[in-house]
Amino acid sequence: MAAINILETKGLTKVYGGVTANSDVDFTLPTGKITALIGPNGAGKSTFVGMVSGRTEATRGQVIFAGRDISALPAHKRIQLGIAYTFQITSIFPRLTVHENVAIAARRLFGKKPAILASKITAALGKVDIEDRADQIAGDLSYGHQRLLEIAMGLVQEPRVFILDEPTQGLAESEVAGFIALIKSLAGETTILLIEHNMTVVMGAADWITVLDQGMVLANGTPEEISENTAVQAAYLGKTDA
Ligand SMILES: Nc1ncnc2c1ncn2[C@@H]1O[C@H](COP(=O)(O)OP(=O)(O)OP(=O)(O)O)[C@@H](O)[C@H]1O
Repeated sequence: MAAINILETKGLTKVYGGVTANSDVDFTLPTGKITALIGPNGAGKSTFVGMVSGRTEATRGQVIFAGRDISALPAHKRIQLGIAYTFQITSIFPRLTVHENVAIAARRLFGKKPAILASKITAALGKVDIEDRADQIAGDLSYGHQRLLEIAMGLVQEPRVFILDEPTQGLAESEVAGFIALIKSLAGETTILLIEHNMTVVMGAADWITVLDQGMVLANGTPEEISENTAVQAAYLGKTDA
């Protein structure tokens, strides 16, 4: 039986000089679900995700993935284990085609076996509904389609945990509903950790929400519980990004 929580952190802490960005964060990521990590500007979301993915070295604390302590592993080893992420800013190769972009990501996992690669790439592009754009130059795609390509590049690696960092940032309002549907369609086949400022997306997509404030966990709950939580409302009061 799959573990209830694919990923956990215990006492995860990051101190930059005199600034404590994360303080003793105990966090659980339920397997197969969509969990949103929210919080006002400077709450410590990016630092937390950096420590989970291995890009940021923790001052102390543990990251447990599928029952294994991965705290000491570098980022590339964590990717190999199945933790994929997309960045706030698009990270595609703009001069290559859509297909070539996904192929680069797929080769990390499937080597150079052409038949397997081709079917995996087609499947990943199909999941984000841009398979008809496979031969287009990635830099010529609309911004929204570039974000979808990025997601395809993550999906083709068949991640067990997929971290989406601000996936709807910069999208037109009209594109957001489609994005929520896409994110929801991925749950079950992978586990999603969504870092997102857009509350429509958070409330529409998340099964579970963890709220960070001043580097600490302020609350955990369902979207309904979090939207009614007065401590959460107070944390967002006066903040520009709420
Ligand atoms: N490299 C760094 N050096 C020093 N301080 C840092 C560094 N990175 C982050 N911080 C500080 O740590 C705190 C948490 O920042 P972090 O970027 O993790 O928050 P965030 O919730 O992701 O914010 P945002 O929503 O604005 O992206 C902030 O006070 C920030 O100034």
